[in-house]
Amino acid sequence: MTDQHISPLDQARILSEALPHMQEYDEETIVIKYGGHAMGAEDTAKAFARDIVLLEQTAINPVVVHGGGPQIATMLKRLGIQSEFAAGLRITDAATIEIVEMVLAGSVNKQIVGYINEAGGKAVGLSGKDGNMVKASKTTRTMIDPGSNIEKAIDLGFVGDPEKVDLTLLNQLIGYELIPVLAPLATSKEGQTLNVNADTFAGAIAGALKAKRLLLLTDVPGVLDKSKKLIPDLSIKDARKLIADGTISGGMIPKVETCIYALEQGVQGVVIIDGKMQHAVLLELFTNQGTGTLIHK
Ligand SMILES: Nc1ncnc2c1ncn2[C@@H]1O[C@H](COP(=O)(O)OP(=O)(O)O)[C@@H](O)[C@H]1O
Ligand SMILES: CC(=O)N[C@@H](CCC(=O)OP(=O)(O)O)C(=O)O
Repeated sequence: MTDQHISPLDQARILSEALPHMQEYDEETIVIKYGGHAMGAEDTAKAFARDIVLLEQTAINPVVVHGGGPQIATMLKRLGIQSEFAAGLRITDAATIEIVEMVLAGSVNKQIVGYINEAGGKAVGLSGKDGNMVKASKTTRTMIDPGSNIEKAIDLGFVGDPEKVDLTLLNQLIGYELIPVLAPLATSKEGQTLNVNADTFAGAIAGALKAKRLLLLTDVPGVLDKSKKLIPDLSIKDARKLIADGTISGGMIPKVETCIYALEQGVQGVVIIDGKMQHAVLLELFTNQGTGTLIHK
């Protein structure tokens, strides 16, 4: 429905109904992870940016963490660089990390910053490398080799797991009512640039900030069951079962693991929602209508 179809009185009612929600989040920090798949359409991306500015305007402190998996894939393909995933993570060699950084901290980051600023906000685009914000260690994963059935280590290259978050820079930005827009890159102890899964990065930031809420925006309505029906709420225990039995797979695994991590770090409300739906953020925060999957203890 567009504004033309809502009477001025209904518009006023809608605003009034948002008041208790605005009060609940007053001066609170909310981390919003904007997935690469959700950023597709320009009008939805601009609506997303407008929602972020509205949050800032209502005395909420939004922190945006973005992905960009599909955008990295497009650039790698254009350059003729092959890319593979293992355990849901991109195997990142020396040539790939250069492109990952160029796409995430460059084009994707600046596009989101541009849209937020166009909507009247003051966004600042950074990666986890800035201000030594996120230090990571090289990710180690093992996999069962289907041929031999033996567990073996996978070398993911320049891929990292966040180890330490320094909030100095973020707290400064938030204090000045600037909107941080973060690309999921980190630095290793040795000074290497590491590619971090954007969900994992968002969880680390939300946990360190003790954010009130973490919203993960993706391209599906939330966590789906075996018959592709939305699961509106999911306990940590049941989420683990769904990962173990394969109902939750691929890119949904780091998302759900991030939700579990964030809850354990004290983030109060963690949801996976459809970022392709216009104003998904406002619906989630300012109405009683939860749309995606709420993960809880
Ligand atoms: N149980 C599940 N419910 C919903 N999506 C799932 C599930 N298992 C796997 N997926 C996949 O996870 C994808 C979301 O992860 P990903 O592609 O990494 O998104 P993003 O770019 O938003 O991080 C969905 O598009 C879907 O293909
Ligand atoms: C290690 C790893 O896999 N990093 C991701 C970072 C981007 C990301 O996570 O983007 P989405 O949220 O859009 O999936 C990658 O290279 O694709």
